[in-house]
Amino acid sequence: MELKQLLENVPFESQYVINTMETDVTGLADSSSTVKSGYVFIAIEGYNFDGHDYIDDAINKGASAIIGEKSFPQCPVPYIKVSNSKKTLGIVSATYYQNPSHHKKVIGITGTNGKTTTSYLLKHILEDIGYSCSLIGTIQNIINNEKLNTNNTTPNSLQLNQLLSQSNDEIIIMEASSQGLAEYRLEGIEFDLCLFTNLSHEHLNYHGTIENYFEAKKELFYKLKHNGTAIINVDDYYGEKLAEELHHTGANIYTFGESKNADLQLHELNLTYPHTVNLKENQQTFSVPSPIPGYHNLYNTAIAYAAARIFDGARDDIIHSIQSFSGVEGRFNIYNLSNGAKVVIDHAHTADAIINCLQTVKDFNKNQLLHVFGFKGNKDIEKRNEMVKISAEISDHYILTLDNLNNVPQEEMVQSLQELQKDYGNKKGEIIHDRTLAIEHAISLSQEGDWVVITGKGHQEYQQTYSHPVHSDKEVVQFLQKKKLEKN
Ligand SMILES: CC(=O)N[C@H]1[C@@H](OP(=O)(O)OP(=O)(O)OC[C@H]2O[C@@H](n3ccc(=O)[nH]c3=O)[C@H](O)[C@@H]2O)O[C@H](CO)[C@@H](O)[C@@H]1O[C@H](C)C(=O)N[C@@H](C)C(=O)N[C@H](CCC(=O)O)C(=O)O
Ligand SMILES: Nc1ncnc2c1ncn2[C@@H]1O[C@H](COP(=O)(O)OP(=O)(O)OP(=O)(O)O)[C@@H](O)[C@H]1O
Repeated sequence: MELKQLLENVPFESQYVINTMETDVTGLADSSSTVKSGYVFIAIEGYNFDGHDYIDDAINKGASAIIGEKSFPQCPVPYIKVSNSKKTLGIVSATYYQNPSHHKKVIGITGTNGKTTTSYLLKHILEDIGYSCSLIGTIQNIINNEKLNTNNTTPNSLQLNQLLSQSNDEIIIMEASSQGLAEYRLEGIEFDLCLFTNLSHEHLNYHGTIENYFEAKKELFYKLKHNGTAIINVDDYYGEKLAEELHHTGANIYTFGESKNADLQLHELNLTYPHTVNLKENQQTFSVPSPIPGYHNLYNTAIAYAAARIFDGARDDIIHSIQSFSGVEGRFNIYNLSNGAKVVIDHAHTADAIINCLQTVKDFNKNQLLHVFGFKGNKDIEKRNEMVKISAEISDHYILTLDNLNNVPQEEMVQSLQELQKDYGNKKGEIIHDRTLAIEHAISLSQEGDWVVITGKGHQEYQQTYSHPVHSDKEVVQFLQKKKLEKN
Protein backbone atom coordinates (compact mmCIF):
# COMPACT_ATOMS: atom_id res chain seq x y z
CA MET A 1 0.00 0.00 0.00
CA GLU A 2 1.22 3.53 -0.74
CA LEU A 3 1.57 6.06 2.06
CA LYS A 4 -1.02 8.34 0.44
CA GLN A 5 -3.60 5.53 0.54
CA LEU A 6 -2.80 4.81 4.17
CA LEU A 7 -3.33 8.47 5.07
CA GLU A 8 -6.59 8.83 3.13
CA ASN A 9 -8.68 9.40 6.25
CA VAL A 10 -6.06 11.06 8.43
CA PRO A 11 -6.12 14.84 8.94
CA PHE A 12 -2.44 15.91 9.15
CA GLU A 13 0.05 18.72 8.66
CA SER A 14 1.60 17.93 5.30
CA GLN A 15 4.83 19.95 5.20
CA TYR A 16 7.13 17.02 5.93
CA VAL A 17 5.64 14.58 3.44
CA ILE A 18 5.41 16.47 0.16
CA ASN A 19 6.77 14.36 -2.74
CA THR A 20 7.02 11.25 -0.63
CA MET A 21 3.41 10.12 -0.72
CA GLU A 22 4.17 7.20 -2.98
CA THR A 23 6.42 5.61 -0.37
CA ASP A 24 5.57 1.95 -0.07
CA VAL A 25 4.19 0.76 3.26
CA THR A 26 4.74 -2.90 4.17
CA GLY A 27 3.28 -2.90 7.68
CA LEU A 28 2.42 -0.89 10.79
CA ALA A 29 4.05 -0.80 14.22
CA ASP A 30 3.20 1.08 17.40
CA SER A 31 6.30 -0.31 19.11
CA SER A 32 9.84 0.26 17.87
CA SER A 33 10.53 -3.37 18.80
CA THR A 34 8.19 -4.65 16.07
CA VAL A 35 9.29 -2.34 13.25
CA LYS A 36 10.52 -4.05 10.07
CA SER A 37 11.75 -2.66 6.79
CA GLY A 38 9.04 -0.57 5.09
CA TYR A 39 6.80 -0.29 8.17
CA VAL A 40 5.14 2.92 9.30
CA PHE A 41 5.93 3.56 12.97
CA ILE A 42 3.23 5.34 14.96
CA ALA A 43 4.81 7.16 17.93
CA ILE A 44 2.54 7.22 20.98
CA GLU A 45 3.09 9.07 24.23
CA GLY A 46 2.16 6.46 26.83
CA TYR A 47 2.02 6.27 30.62
CA ASN A 48 5.50 4.80 30.97
CA PHE A 49 7.34 5.63 27.77
CA ASP A 50 7.12 8.13 24.96
CA GLY A 51 7.12 6.45 21.54
CA HIS A 52 8.64 9.66 20.08
CA ASP A 53 11.86 8.77 21.92
CA TYR A 54 12.07 5.61 19.79
CA ILE A 55 11.74 7.21 16.38
CA ASP A 56 15.48 6.92 15.63
CA ASP A 57 15.39 3.29 16.65
CA ALA A 58 12.41 2.70 14.31
CA ILE A 59 14.21 4.44 11.41
CA ASN A 60 17.33 2.34 12.03
CA LYS A 61 15.15 -0.75 11.73
CA GLY A 62 13.90 0.41 8.33
CA ALA A 63 10.71 2.38 9.06
CA SER A 64 9.49 3.94 5.80
CA ALA A 65 7.54 6.74 7.53
CA ILE A 66 6.69 7.99 10.99
CA ILE A 67 3.40 9.24 12.40
CA GLY A 68 3.64 11.28 15.60
CA GLU A 69 2.23 14.22 17.56
CA LYS A 70 5.47 16.16 18.09
CA SER A 71 7.39 18.23 15.54
CA PHE A 72 10.33 16.42 13.94
CA PRO A 73 11.63 18.64 11.09
CA GLN A 74 14.94 16.78 10.62
CA CYS A 75 13.29 13.41 10.13
CA PRO A 76 15.09 11.52 7.30
CA VAL A 77 11.90 9.66 6.31
CA PRO A 78 8.40 11.13 5.77
CA TYR A 79 7.05 12.41 9.08
CA ILE A 80 3.29 12.87 9.45
CA LYS A 81 2.35 15.14 12.32
CA VAL A 82 -1.11 14.48 13.76
CA SER A 83 -3.00 15.84 16.76
CA ASN A 84 -3.74 12.43 18.31
CA SER A 85 -1.47 9.43 17.66
CA LYS A 86 -3.69 6.90 19.47
CA LYS A 87 -6.70 7.89 17.38
CA THR A 88 -4.60 7.92 14.20
CA LEU A 89 -3.34 4.40 15.00
CA GLY A 90 -6.99 3.28 14.78
CA ILE A 91 -7.63 5.08 11.50
CA VAL A 92 -4.52 3.77 9.73
CA SER A 93 -4.93 0.26 11.15
CA ALA A 94 -8.48 0.06 9.80
CA THR A 95 -7.30 1.37 6.40
CA TYR A 96 -4.25 -0.92 6.22
CA TYR A 97 -6.26 -4.03 7.08
CA GLN A 98 -9.12 -2.94 4.76
CA ASN A 99 -11.69 -2.24 7.44
CA PRO A 100 -12.20 -5.81 8.62
CA SER A 101 -15.03 -4.77 10.95
CA HIS A 102 -17.08 -3.74 7.89
CA HIS A 103 -16.96 -7.27 6.50
CA LYS A 104 -17.91 -9.17 9.64
CA LYS A 105 -20.65 -9.14 12.23
CA VAL A 106 -19.12 -7.46 15.25
CA ILE A 107 -20.62 -7.48 18.75
CA GLY A 108 -19.22 -5.22 21.49
CA ILE A 109 -20.08 -5.76 25.14
CA THR A 110 -19.52 -3.09 27.74
CA GLY A 111 -20.50 -2.51 31.38
CA THR A 112 -18.83 -2.77 34.78
CA ASN A 113 -19.69 -6.41 35.37
CA GLY A 114 -20.80 -9.30 33.20
CA LYS A 115 -18.81 -8.64 30.00
CA THR A 116 -16.77 -11.85 30.13
CA THR A 117 -19.65 -14.05 31.28
CA THR A 118 -21.98 -12.66 28.63
CA SER A 119 -19.37 -12.98 25.88
CA TYR A 120 -18.78 -16.68 26.61
CA LEU A 121 -22.49 -17.46 26.95
CA LEU A 122 -23.27 -15.62 23.72
CA LYS A 123 -20.44 -17.38 21.87
CA HIS A 124 -21.81 -20.72 23.07
CA ILE A 125 -25.34 -19.90 21.88
CA LEU A 126 -24.32 -18.43 18.52
CA GLU A 127 -22.13 -21.45 17.78
CA ASP A 128 -24.96 -23.80 18.73
CA ILE A 129 -27.26 -22.04 16.27
CA GLY A 130 -24.74 -22.38 13.49
CA TYR A 131 -22.36 -19.40 13.47
CA SER A 132 -18.60 -19.49 13.88
CA CYS A 133 -17.36 -16.95 16.43
CA SER A 134 -14.15 -15.28 17.50
CA LEU A 135 -13.89 -13.88 20.99
CA ILE A 136 -11.73 -11.02 22.26
CA GLY A 137 -11.69 -10.40 26.00
CA THR A 138 -10.23 -10.56 29.48
CA ILE A 139 -9.36 -14.24 29.78
CA GLN A 140 -7.99 -14.82 26.28
CA ASN A 141 -8.68 -14.20 22.61
CA ILE A 142 -10.09 -17.06 20.53
CA ILE A 143 -9.61 -16.63 16.78
CA ASN A 144 -10.40 -19.43 14.32
CA ASN A 145 -10.73 -21.71 17.39
CA GLU A 146 -7.16 -20.94 18.41
CA LYS A 147 -6.62 -19.61 21.92
CA LEU A 148 -4.26 -16.65 22.16
CA ASN A 149 -2.95 -14.96 25.30
CA THR A 150 -3.81 -11.32 25.84
CA ASN A 151 -2.53 -8.45 28.03
CA ASN A 152 -5.63 -6.33 27.80
CA THR A 153 -9.37 -6.94 27.90
CA THR A 154 -9.58 -4.64 24.88
CA PRO A 155 -6.35 -4.75 22.83
CA ASN A 156 -5.23 -1.62 20.99
CA SER A 157 -6.60 -0.72 17.58
CA LEU A 158 -3.64 -2.16 15.66
CA GLN A 159 -3.87 -5.52 17.43
CA LEU A 160 -7.67 -5.48 17.06
CA ASN A 161 -7.58 -4.89 13.33
CA GLN A 162 -4.94 -7.61 12.98
CA LEU A 163 -7.09 -10.06 14.96
CA LEU A 164 -10.19 -9.17 12.95
CA SER A 165 -8.41 -9.61 9.65
CA GLN A 166 -6.90 -12.96 10.75
CA SER A 167 -10.31 -14.25 11.78
CA ASN A 168 -12.19 -16.45 9.34
CA ASP A 169 -15.14 -16.52 11.74
CA GLU A 170 -18.48 -14.97 10.86
CA ILE A 171 -18.96 -13.15 14.14
CA ILE A 172 -16.53 -11.34 16.43
CA ILE A 173 -17.60 -10.95 20.06
CA MET A 174 -15.54 -8.37 21.87
CA GLU A 175 -15.41 -7.01 25.42
CA ALA A 176 -15.06 -3.22 25.39
CA SER A 177 -13.39 -1.91 28.54
CA SER A 178 -13.84 1.72 29.56
CA GLN A 179 -10.06 2.24 29.41
CA GLY A 180 -10.00 0.71 25.94
CA LEU A 181 -12.65 3.18 24.83
CA ALA A 182 -10.97 6.15 26.51
CA GLU A 183 -7.59 5.19 25.01
CA TYR A 184 -9.06 5.09 21.44
CA ARG A 185 -8.38 1.35 21.14
CA LEU A 186 -11.70 0.89 19.31
CA GLU A 187 -11.10 3.71 16.85
CA GLY A 188 -11.87 2.47 13.33
CA ILE A 189 -14.00 -0.49 14.47
CA GLU A 190 -17.73 -0.54 13.70
CA PHE A 191 -20.29 -2.68 15.47
CA ASP A 192 -23.46 -4.50 14.49
CA LEU A 193 -24.53 -4.95 18.10
CA CYS A 194 -23.47 -3.08 21.23
CA LEU A 195 -24.49 -4.47 24.62
CA PHE A 196 -24.67 -2.55 27.89
CA THR A 197 -24.76 -4.77 31.01
CA ASN A 198 -24.62 -2.28 33.92
CA LEU A 199 -22.51 0.45 35.46
CA SER A 200 -21.35 0.78 39.06
CA HIS A 201 -18.42 2.18 41.04
CA GLU A 202 -15.17 0.96 39.41
CA HIS A 203 -12.00 2.28 37.76
CA LEU A 204 -12.51 5.77 39.23
CA ASN A 205 -8.75 5.99 39.81
CA TYR A 206 -8.56 6.14 36.00
CA HIS A 207 -11.72 8.07 35.05
CA GLY A 208 -11.94 10.40 38.06
CA THR A 209 -15.74 10.49 38.32
CA ILE A 210 -18.52 8.03 37.61
CA GLU A 211 -19.87 10.46 35.00
CA ASN A 212 -16.55 10.34 33.09
CA TYR A 213 -16.62 6.56 33.41
CA PHE A 214 -20.13 6.53 31.89
CA GLU A 215 -19.03 8.92 29.11
CA ALA A 216 -16.23 6.47 28.19
CA LYS A 217 -18.61 3.49 28.09
CA LYS A 218 -21.12 5.49 26.06
CA GLU A 219 -18.60 5.96 23.25
CA LEU A 220 -19.07 2.35 22.19
CA PHE A 221 -22.66 3.07 21.15
CA TYR A 222 -21.54 5.80 18.75
CA LYS A 223 -19.60 3.14 16.84
CA LEU A 224 -22.72 1.27 15.74
CA LYS A 225 -23.14 0.60 12.03
CA HIS A 226 -26.13 2.32 10.38
CA ASN A 227 -28.33 -0.74 10.77
CA GLY A 228 -26.76 -1.74 14.12
CA THR A 229 -28.63 -2.22 17.39
CA ALA A 230 -27.92 -1.28 21.00
CA ILE A 231 -29.13 -3.74 23.65
CA ILE A 232 -29.42 -2.01 27.00
CA ASN A 233 -30.22 -3.04 30.57
CA VAL A 234 -32.70 -0.35 31.59
CA ASP A 235 -32.96 -1.58 35.19
CA ASP A 236 -29.59 0.07 35.57
CA TYR A 237 -29.66 3.84 36.19
CA TYR A 238 -26.94 4.49 33.61
CA GLY A 239 -28.51 2.03 31.17
CA GLU A 240 -31.75 4.02 31.29
CA LYS A 241 -29.81 7.22 30.76
CA LEU A 242 -27.94 5.70 27.82
CA ALA A 243 -31.17 4.51 26.17
CA GLU A 244 -32.66 8.01 26.53
CA GLU A 245 -29.60 9.66 25.03
CA LEU A 246 -29.41 7.23 22.12
CA HIS A 247 -33.08 7.80 21.23
CA HIS A 248 -32.08 11.22 19.92
CA THR A 249 -29.49 9.67 17.60
CA GLY A 250 -32.00 7.48 15.78
CA ALA A 251 -30.09 4.27 16.67
CA ASN A 252 -32.01 0.99 16.92
CA ILE A 253 -32.48 0.36 20.62
CA TYR A 254 -33.60 -2.85 22.23
CA THR A 255 -34.11 -2.61 25.99
CA PHE A 256 -34.38 -5.31 28.63
CA GLY A 257 -35.14 -5.33 32.33
CA GLU A 258 -37.94 -5.63 34.88
CA SER A 259 -39.35 -2.30 33.71
CA LYS A 260 -42.75 -2.61 31.97
CA ASN A 261 -41.51 -0.51 29.08
CA ALA A 262 -38.63 -2.83 28.26
CA ASP A 263 -38.71 -4.66 24.91
CA LEU A 264 -37.66 -7.84 26.69
CA GLN A 265 -39.22 -7.95 30.14
CA LEU A 266 -37.82 -9.97 33.02
CA HIS A 267 -40.43 -11.35 35.44
CA GLU A 268 -40.35 -13.70 38.39
CA LEU A 269 -36.63 -13.98 38.88
CA ASN A 270 -36.55 -17.29 40.71
CA LEU A 271 -33.50 -17.61 42.94
CA THR A 272 -33.98 -21.09 44.29
CA TYR A 273 -31.50 -23.27 42.45
CA PRO A 274 -31.61 -23.94 39.51
CA HIS A 275 -32.53 -20.32 38.85
CA THR A 276 -35.03 -19.37 36.17
CA VAL A 277 -36.41 -16.13 34.83
CA ASN A 278 -39.59 -15.49 32.90
CA LEU A 279 -38.99 -13.43 29.80
CA LYS A 280 -41.76 -11.57 27.99
CA GLU A 281 -41.09 -10.87 24.34
CA ASN A 282 -43.71 -9.70 21.83
CA GLN A 283 -46.54 -10.41 24.32
CA GLN A 284 -45.37 -13.99 24.90
CA THR A 285 -43.99 -15.12 28.23
CA PHE A 286 -41.71 -18.11 28.62
CA SER A 287 -39.27 -19.46 31.19
CA VAL A 288 -35.52 -19.44 30.68
CA PRO A 289 -33.05 -21.25 32.98
CA SER A 290 -29.90 -19.54 34.14
CA PRO A 291 -26.90 -21.77 33.53
CA ILE A 292 -24.81 -20.14 36.30
CA PRO A 293 -25.95 -19.34 39.85
CA GLY A 294 -26.65 -15.76 40.86
CA TYR A 295 -29.25 -13.04 40.41
CA HIS A 296 -26.73 -11.19 38.21
CA ASN A 297 -26.43 -14.16 35.87
CA LEU A 298 -30.16 -13.93 35.09
CA TYR A 299 -29.34 -10.55 33.55
CA ASN A 300 -26.37 -12.01 31.66
CA THR A 301 -28.66 -14.75 30.38
CA ALA A 302 -31.30 -12.22 29.28
CA ILE A 303 -28.85 -10.01 27.40
CA ALA A 304 -27.27 -13.00 25.63
CA TYR A 305 -30.75 -14.26 24.74
CA ALA A 306 -31.66 -10.84 23.27
CA ALA A 307 -28.46 -10.69 21.21
CA ALA A 308 -28.94 -14.20 19.84
CA ARG A 309 -32.54 -13.33 18.85
CA ILE A 310 -31.26 -10.36 16.85
CA PHE A 311 -28.99 -12.81 15.05
CA ASP A 312 -32.13 -14.76 14.07
CA GLY A 313 -31.86 -17.53 16.65
CA ALA A 314 -35.13 -19.39 17.24
CA ARG A 315 -36.39 -19.03 20.81
CA ASP A 316 -36.38 -22.76 21.63
CA ASP A 317 -32.94 -23.29 20.13
CA ILE A 318 -31.52 -20.48 22.23
CA ILE A 319 -33.12 -21.78 25.44
CA HIS A 320 -31.86 -25.27 24.68
CA SER A 321 -28.36 -23.93 24.14
CA ILE A 322 -28.41 -21.88 27.37
CA GLN A 323 -29.18 -25.09 29.30
CA SER A 324 -25.99 -26.73 28.08
CA PHE A 325 -23.65 -23.84 28.90
CA SER A 326 -20.95 -25.04 31.30
CA GLY A 327 -19.96 -21.64 32.69
CA VAL A 328 -16.83 -19.50 32.62
CA GLU A 329 -13.56 -20.11 34.42
CA GLY A 330 -13.42 -18.12 37.67
CA ARG A 331 -17.07 -17.05 37.56
CA PHE A 332 -19.03 -18.71 40.39
CA ASN A 333 -17.13 -22.01 40.09
CA ILE A 334 -18.20 -24.44 42.84
CA TYR A 335 -15.87 -27.08 44.38
CA ASN A 336 -16.98 -29.76 46.86
CA LEU A 337 -14.77 -30.28 49.90
CA SER A 338 -14.32 -33.68 51.54
CA ASN A 339 -15.86 -32.32 54.80
CA GLY A 340 -19.16 -31.68 52.99
CA ALA A 341 -18.61 -27.90 52.67
CA LYS A 342 -18.44 -26.10 49.34
CA VAL A 343 -16.05 -23.49 47.94
CA VAL A 344 -17.03 -20.81 45.42
CA ILE A 345 -14.32 -19.06 43.39
CA ASP A 346 -15.57 -15.89 41.79
CA HIS A 347 -14.01 -12.89 40.04
CA ALA A 348 -16.24 -10.40 41.95
CA HIS A 349 -14.13 -7.29 42.43
CA THR A 350 -16.72 -4.55 42.82
CA ALA A 351 -19.18 -3.90 45.65
CA ASP A 352 -22.08 -4.69 43.33
CA ALA A 353 -20.60 -8.04 42.29
CA ILE A 354 -19.79 -8.98 45.91
CA ILE A 355 -23.37 -8.33 47.04
CA ASN A 356 -24.70 -10.54 44.24
CA CYS A 357 -22.20 -13.29 44.86
CA LEU A 358 -22.57 -13.43 48.66
CA GLN A 359 -26.34 -13.03 48.55
CA THR A 360 -26.62 -15.89 46.06
CA VAL A 361 -24.76 -18.16 48.49
CA LYS A 362 -26.88 -16.89 51.40
CA ASP A 363 -30.03 -17.77 49.47
CA PHE A 364 -28.71 -21.30 48.91
CA ASN A 365 -27.81 -22.09 52.44
CA LYS A 366 -28.55 -21.28 56.03
CA ASN A 367 -25.20 -22.54 57.35
CA GLN A 368 -21.99 -20.55 57.73
CA LEU A 369 -20.73 -18.34 54.92
CA LEU A 370 -16.98 -17.69 55.13
CA HIS A 371 -15.58 -15.04 52.80
CA VAL A 372 -11.94 -14.52 51.72
CA PHE A 373 -11.03 -11.43 49.70
CA GLY A 374 -8.58 -8.59 49.16
CA PHE A 375 -7.95 -5.60 46.91
CA LYS A 376 -5.73 -5.04 43.90
CA GLY A 377 -3.02 -2.46 44.44
CA ASN A 378 -3.02 0.69 42.30
CA LYS A 379 -6.71 0.27 41.42
CA ASP A 380 -9.82 2.14 42.47
CA ILE A 381 -9.46 2.43 46.26
CA GLU A 382 -12.79 4.14 46.92
CA LYS A 383 -14.74 0.93 46.38
CA ARG A 384 -12.85 -0.88 49.17
CA ASN A 385 -14.85 0.59 52.10
CA GLU A 386 -18.12 -0.58 50.60
CA MET A 387 -16.75 -4.05 49.84
CA VAL A 388 -15.66 -4.51 53.48
CA LYS A 389 -19.01 -3.23 54.80
CA ILE A 390 -20.91 -5.67 52.56
CA SER A 391 -18.85 -8.68 53.57
CA ALA A 392 -19.07 -7.71 57.26
CA GLU A 393 -22.84 -7.53 56.92
CA ILE A 394 -23.58 -10.63 54.82
CA SER A 395 -20.90 -13.19 55.71
CA ASP A 396 -20.60 -15.03 59.03
CA HIS A 397 -16.84 -14.75 59.03
CA TYR A 398 -14.55 -12.91 56.64
CA ILE A 399 -10.81 -12.87 56.09
CA LEU A 400 -9.11 -9.90 54.47
CA THR A 401 -6.06 -10.97 52.52
CA LEU A 402 -3.76 -9.92 49.69
CA ASP A 403 -4.70 -9.75 46.01
CA ASN A 404 -2.36 -8.50 43.23
CA LEU A 405 -0.08 -5.86 44.76
CA ASN A 406 0.64 -4.23 41.38
CA ASN A 407 3.91 -2.78 42.74
CA VAL A 408 2.33 -1.41 45.94
CA PRO A 409 4.62 -2.42 48.86
CA GLN A 410 3.12 -5.30 50.82
CA GLU A 411 3.38 -3.41 54.16
CA GLU A 412 1.35 -0.55 52.66
CA MET A 413 -1.41 -2.91 51.54
CA VAL A 414 -1.46 -4.75 54.89
CA GLN A 415 -1.76 -1.39 56.65
CA SER A 416 -4.61 -0.47 54.35
CA LEU A 417 -6.36 -3.78 55.23
CA GLN A 418 -5.92 -2.96 58.93
CA GLU A 419 -7.43 0.49 58.49
CA LEU A 420 -10.35 -0.84 56.45
CA GLN A 421 -11.02 -3.50 59.06
CA LYS A 422 -10.90 -0.91 61.87
CA ASP A 423 -13.10 1.64 60.09
CA TYR A 424 -15.60 -0.51 58.18
CA GLY A 425 -15.28 -4.08 59.45
CA ASN A 426 -16.66 -5.79 62.53
CA LYS A 427 -15.71 -8.59 64.92
CA LYS A 428 -16.53 -11.26 62.31
CA GLY A 429 -13.41 -10.21 60.38
CA GLU A 430 -9.71 -10.97 60.60
CA ILE A 431 -6.63 -10.34 58.46
CA ILE A 432 -4.31 -13.05 57.13
CA HIS A 433 -2.13 -11.46 54.49
CA ASP A 434 -0.82 -14.68 52.89
CA ARG A 435 -3.67 -15.53 50.51
CA THR A 436 -3.01 -19.29 50.53
CA LEU A 437 -3.02 -19.36 54.35
CA ALA A 438 -6.18 -17.24 54.45
CA ILE A 439 -7.94 -19.78 52.23
CA GLU A 440 -6.56 -22.66 54.29
CA HIS A 441 -7.85 -21.01 57.48
CA ALA A 442 -11.32 -20.42 56.02
CA ILE A 443 -11.52 -24.04 54.89
CA SER A 444 -10.36 -25.25 58.32
CA LEU A 445 -13.24 -23.32 59.91
CA SER A 446 -15.81 -24.84 57.55
CA GLN A 447 -18.08 -27.74 58.37
CA GLU A 448 -20.58 -29.79 56.43
CA GLY A 449 -23.10 -27.51 54.71
CA ASP A 450 -20.93 -24.37 54.99
CA TRP A 451 -19.74 -22.31 52.02
CA VAL A 452 -16.33 -20.69 51.62
CA VAL A 453 -16.47 -17.89 49.07
CA ILE A 454 -13.17 -16.64 47.62
CA THR A 455 -13.53 -13.51 45.52
CA GLY A 456 -11.37 -11.13 43.50
CA LYS A 457 -9.10 -13.23 41.38
CA GLY A 458 -11.31 -15.82 39.71
CA HIS A 459 -9.32 -17.30 36.79
CA GLN A 460 -6.24 -15.09 37.28
CA GLU A 461 -2.88 -16.49 38.32
CA TYR A 462 -1.17 -15.09 41.41
CA GLN A 463 1.28 -12.23 41.00
CA GLN A 464 3.08 -12.93 44.28
CA THR A 465 4.41 -16.13 45.81
CA TYR A 466 2.75 -17.35 49.00
CA SER A 467 3.40 -20.10 51.57
CA HIS A 468 1.74 -22.85 49.57
CA PRO A 469 3.35 -23.69 46.20
CA VAL A 470 0.35 -22.82 43.99
CA HIS A 471 -0.58 -20.18 41.42
CA SER A 472 -4.32 -19.60 41.74
CA ASP A 473 -7.26 -19.85 44.15
CA LYS A 474 -8.38 -23.03 42.40
CA GLU A 475 -4.95 -24.59 42.89
CA VAL A 476 -4.96 -23.74 46.62
CA VAL A 477 -8.27 -25.53 47.07
CA GLN A 478 -7.03 -28.57 45.13
CA PHE A 479 -3.67 -28.56 46.96
CA LEU A 480 -5.35 -28.46 50.39
CA GLN A 481 -7.75 -31.25 49.47
CA LYS A 482 -4.89 -33.42 48.25
CA LYS A 483 -2.87 -32.70 51.39
CA LYS A 484 -5.84 -33.68 53.53
CA LEU A 485 -6.35 -36.95 51.64
CA GLU A 486 -2.66 -37.83 51.99
CA LYS A 487 -2.81 -37.15 55.75
CA ASN A 488 -5.86 -39.40 56.29
C1 LIG B 1 -2.96 2.71 31.09
C2 LIG B 1 -3.05 2.05 29.75
O1 LIG B 1 -4.05 2.09 29.11
N1 LIG B 1 -1.93 1.43 29.38
C3 LIG B 1 -1.88 0.78 28.08
C4 LIG B 1 -0.87 1.50 27.21
O2 LIG B 1 0.38 1.33 27.82
P1 LIG B 1 1.34 2.54 28.15
O3 LIG B 1 0.67 3.86 28.00
O4 LIG B 1 1.97 2.22 29.47
O5 LIG B 1 2.46 2.39 27.05
P2 LIG B 1 4.01 2.64 27.27
O6 LIG B 1 4.65 1.38 27.73
O7 LIG B 1 4.18 3.87 28.07
O8 LIG B 1 4.53 2.89 25.79
C5 LIG B 1 4.16 4.05 25.03
C6 LIG B 1 4.46 3.78 23.59
O9 LIG B 1 5.88 3.67 23.44
C7 LIG B 1 6.16 2.54 22.65
N2 LIG B 1 7.51 2.03 22.97
C8 LIG B 1 7.84 1.76 24.24
C9 LIG B 1 9.09 1.22 24.52
C10 LIG B 1 9.98 0.95 23.47
O10 LIG B 1 11.10 0.43 23.63
N3 LIG B 1 9.59 1.25 22.20
C11 LIG B 1 8.36 1.79 21.93
O11 LIG B 1 8.05 2.01 20.77
C12 LIG B 1 5.06 1.56 23.03
O12 LIG B 1 4.90 0.54 22.07
C13 LIG B 1 3.86 2.48 23.11
O13 LIG B 1 3.26 2.66 21.86
O14 LIG B 1 -0.83 0.89 25.94
C14 LIG B 1 -0.53 -0.53 25.96
C15 LIG B 1 -0.55 -1.03 24.51
O15 LIG B 1 -1.78 -0.73 23.90
C16 LIG B 1 -1.55 -1.28 26.83
O16 LIG B 1 -1.24 -2.65 26.89
C17 LIG B 1 -1.53 -0.69 28.21
O17 LIG B 1 -2.46 -1.36 29.02
C18 LIG B 1 -1.94 -1.72 30.33
C19 LIG B 1 -1.28 -3.09 30.25
C20 LIG B 1 -3.08 -1.76 31.35
O18 LIG B 1 -2.96 -2.37 32.40
N4 LIG B 1 -4.16 -1.11 31.09
C21 LIG B 1 -5.34 -1.12 31.93
C22 LIG B 1 -5.57 0.27 32.52
C23 LIG B 1 -6.51 -1.48 31.03
O19 LIG B 1 -6.58 -1.03 29.90
N5 LIG B 1 -7.43 -2.33 31.51
C24 LIG B 1 -8.60 -2.71 30.76
C25 LIG B 1 -9.47 -3.71 31.54
C26 LIG B 1 -9.98 -3.13 32.83
C27 LIG B 1 -10.88 -4.08 33.57
O20 LIG B 1 -12.04 -4.31 33.15
O21 LIG B 1 -10.44 -4.61 34.62
C28 LIG B 1 -8.21 -3.43 29.47
O22 LIG B 1 -8.90 -3.25 28.45
O23 LIG B 1 -7.26 -4.21 29.53
N1 LIG C 1 -24.55 -8.79 35.26
C1 LIG C 1 -23.83 -8.70 36.37
N2 LIG C 1 -24.16 -7.81 37.35
C2 LIG C 1 -23.42 -7.70 38.48
N3 LIG C 1 -22.36 -8.48 38.76
C3 LIG C 1 -21.98 -9.38 37.83
C4 LIG C 1 -22.70 -9.54 36.60
N4 LIG C 1 -22.10 -10.52 35.88
C5 LIG C 1 -21.05 -10.93 36.60
N5 LIG C 1 -20.98 -10.28 37.78
C6 LIG C 1 -19.96 -10.38 38.84
O1 LIG C 1 -18.77 -9.80 38.31
C7 LIG C 1 -17.71 -10.76 38.29
C8 LIG C 1 -16.93 -10.60 37.00
O2 LIG C 1 -17.79 -11.04 35.95
P1 LIG C 1 -17.32 -10.92 34.45
O3 LIG C 1 -15.92 -11.37 34.36
O4 LIG C 1 -18.34 -11.55 33.59
O5 LIG C 1 -17.39 -9.34 34.30
P2 LIG C 1 -16.47 -8.38 33.45
O6 LIG C 1 -17.33 -7.22 33.13
O7 LIG C 1 -15.91 -9.12 32.31
O8 LIG C 1 -15.33 -7.97 34.43
P3 LIG C 1 -13.75 -8.00 34.12
O9 LIG C 1 -13.50 -7.34 32.82
O10 LIG C 1 -13.16 -7.27 35.26
O11 LIG C 1 -13.42 -9.46 34.10
C9 LIG C 1 -18.37 -12.13 38.39
O12 LIG C 1 -17.48 -13.04 38.97
C10 LIG C 1 -19.59 -11.81 39.23
O13 LIG C 1 -19.27 -11.79 40.60
